[in-house]
Amino acid sequence: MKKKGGAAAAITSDQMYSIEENGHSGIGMRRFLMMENAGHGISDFITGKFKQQLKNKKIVAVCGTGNNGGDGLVAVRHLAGYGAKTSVVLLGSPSDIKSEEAKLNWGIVEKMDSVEIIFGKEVSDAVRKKILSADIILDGIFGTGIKREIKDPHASAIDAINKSKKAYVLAIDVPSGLDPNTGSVYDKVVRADATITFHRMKKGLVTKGARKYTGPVRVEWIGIPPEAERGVL
Ligand SMILES: NC(=O)C1=CN([C@@H]2O[C@H](COP(=O)(O)OP(=O)(O)OC[C@H]3O[C@@H](n4cnc5c(N)ncnc54)[C@H](O)[C@@H]3O)[C@@H](O)[C@H]2O)[C@@H](O)CC1
Ligand SMILES: [K+]
Repeated sequence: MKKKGGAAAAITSDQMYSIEENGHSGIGMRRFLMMENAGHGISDFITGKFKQQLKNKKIVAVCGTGNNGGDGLVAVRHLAGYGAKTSVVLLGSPSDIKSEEAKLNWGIVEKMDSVEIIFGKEVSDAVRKKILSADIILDGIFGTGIKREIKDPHASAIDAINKSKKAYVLAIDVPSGLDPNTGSVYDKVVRADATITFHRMKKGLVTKGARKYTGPVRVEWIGIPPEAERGVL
């Protein structure tokens, strides 16, 4: 059952983290299961939108080292199964990847020769070219964990994504750089063709002016039991 997270049901990132913690620690709906469902939701949207043409599409997931990037790793794993040419650009080194669930998914993807992997602490010309030649870009740089101003390599990656003329850009959870609670822009933000946000709409995605960055926003239920919202919403 998909819950439509309309504006009224929009929540803050703190509320999301509490719901996530309740689900993970209280009910046993572990974060890596949430990440799997999130990534599958991204993949499902892309396959639904591109159907047969997916075969020769070049899909590039631009991933941060947090769980937003982790979602991108899951999505690429699913999409590799549809015959798309899939690549991951990790902004940082694998050892920077923070959470267990993101490390788990990195470990899987790096064993897949059907997924090209590029990583580094700066956006090289090769990475810029990879992003600019993509047909589909998954923005997994930052989600609700965005803080402070944005420096390199993240800043250059966002610039490259925004420079791409031909790619369809799908933002994972939140367009990278947009504040999930206020909808304000730190200093740069990914302009996405659409956004898939997880579990419930986030307040920042439905503020005035956010639409030019989010595109149409879809709420993807990722299997967190509604009971995890008790005491939070
Ligand atoms: N909350 C949940 O239930 C779930 C969260 N998931 C994903 O997890 C995301 C949140 O993940 P994280 O909390 O790891 O954070 P993010 O992945 O949003 O951010 C990545 C990391 O970037 C760093 N960062 C923040 N601002 C920065 C800046 N200006 N310059 C450089 N680095 C910066 C932070 O340390 C953060 O750990 C969500 O947006 C969503 O995509 C999903 O896995 C689904 C489940
Ligand atoms: K994102």
